[in-house]
Amino acid sequence: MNAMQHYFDERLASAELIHSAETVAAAVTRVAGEITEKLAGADPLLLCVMSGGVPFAGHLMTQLQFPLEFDYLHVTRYGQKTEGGELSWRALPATPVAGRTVLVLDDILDEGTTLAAIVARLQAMGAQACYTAVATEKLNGKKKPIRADFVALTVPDRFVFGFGMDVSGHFRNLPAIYAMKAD
Ligand SMILES: O=P(O)(O)OC[C@H]1O[C@H](OP(=O)(O)OP(=O)(O)O)[C@H](O)[C@@H]1O
Ligand SMILES: Nc1nc2[nH]cnc2c(=O)[nH]1
Repeated sequence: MNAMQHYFDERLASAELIHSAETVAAAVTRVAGEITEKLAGADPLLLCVMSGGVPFAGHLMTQLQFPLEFDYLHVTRYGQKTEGGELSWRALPATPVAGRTVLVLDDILDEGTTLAAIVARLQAMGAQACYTAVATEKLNGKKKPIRADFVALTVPDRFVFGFGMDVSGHFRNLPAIYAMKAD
């Protein structure tokens, strides 16, 4: 076993399972139903927030059986850290959003800074309606600048990872959601 595999296994072994892969998959399916009820017929533009939004967007969009378009945007404020900093915009959607119904897809709504800034930016770019869906919302008791329209699962006020969420760039590929025990 190489050093990276060892580090990965140790970290996972000492982590606490918050939501199993089955629970995550069922919650995504439930949210897909809610989104279908609201947005089927609106020909929405789905916007995946890179990089954490990828697993949620991928699993979700295959369960949306109505016309839609897909693109991405990239903004980050945590980098390799466990506490958020300044927002750094890396990419705006290449598909025009003016006049469109958009649905922003991200892995976690924590303090809400990122999602609020994204919605403000898309509205400034002329989006007609801007909906948000997150795989998780952190129950941190904080006053948040935004509420998501669709929330698959809640997570406790700890640093969580898996299903898009990283620890120093790793673990995004896990199908379940964990919290670090050292918290
Ligand atoms: O609600 P907030 O406190 O603003 O935090 C949520 C944001 O933090 C994470 O992004 P991150 O900056 O870690 O970038 P990443 O998606 O590349 O991991 C996550 O993907 C959300 O976009
Ligand atoms: N990986 C990860 N990214 C986050 N971004 C905001 N909160 C979190 C969190 O708890 N875990």
